[in-house]
Amino acid sequence: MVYAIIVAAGEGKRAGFEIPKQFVKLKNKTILSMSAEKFQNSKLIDKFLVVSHRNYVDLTEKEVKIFSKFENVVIGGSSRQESVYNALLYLNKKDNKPDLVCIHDAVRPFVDIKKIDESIYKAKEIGGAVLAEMAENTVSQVNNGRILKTLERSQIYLHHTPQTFDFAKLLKAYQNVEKILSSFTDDASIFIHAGYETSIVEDHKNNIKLTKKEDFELARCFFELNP
Ligand SMILES: Nc1ccn([C@@H]2O[C@H](COP(=O)(O)OP(=O)(O)OP(=O)(O)O)[C@@H](O)[C@H]2O)c(=O)n1
Ligand SMILES: C[C@](O)(CO)[C@H](O)COP(=O)(O)O
Repeated sequence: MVYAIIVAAGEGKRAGFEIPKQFVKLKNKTILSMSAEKFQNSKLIDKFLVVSHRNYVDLTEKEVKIFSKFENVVIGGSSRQESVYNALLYLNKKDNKPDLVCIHDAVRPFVDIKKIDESIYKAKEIGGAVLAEMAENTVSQVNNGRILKTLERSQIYLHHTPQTFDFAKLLKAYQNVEKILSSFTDDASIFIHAGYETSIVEDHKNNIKLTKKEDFELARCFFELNP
């Protein structure tokens, strides 16, 4: 059984809209419902959870309840990783626990369903799989605005989501670091910290994370091309 966890409990401070960015609409659809639709339409996903900020549970539910694979809303935590952990704890209470979990940022609505499926196949084989974009610019390590060194670009990948993992291993990896979850910036780094193997699945550049207001200009262009 494969569960998706769509994390949508953020407040969108950097984007600065009046509502959290996952509820902003591109034409007639919210970003959250665009993301949820991708998981609904992947044949490899059995069910999905949506993690919501406690102040937006009703709105979250309203956006996703039309999807037959939607199971429940889980209340989020104060960081992305705490939100994911709450969903893992919810799943761990079930009699029928998932084999794999596929974790996705609600604010990446342009994910390709074929890539979701590729990450599931890869995680079945290896244990963990992360969609990632190969670096195409030169990349440096910097301190106080000064470049310390230029990194070997061929070894650099930028992590996207979904990130798919063996459920039991990911839960253990999260439990190992439950007091310092907010010091990690994604699920793969927690899984790797626990010593588990994780593979890259090369992703398209357009699976952008809508982080700041200007990203929504790009999103409107992508949406015109591929509604
Ligand atoms: N406590 C949190 C924080 C973030 N997220 C989710 O994690 C994803 C990536 O987070 P980010 O882009 O940082 O979203 P926000 O936290 O909303 O943005 P900001 O940091 O600007 O407030 C988003 O889908 C967001 O809703 C979450 O579920 N719980
Ligand atoms: C999980 C993530 O999208 C992978 O790139 C990213 O680390 C989330 O970062 P944010 O600062 O919570 O948006």
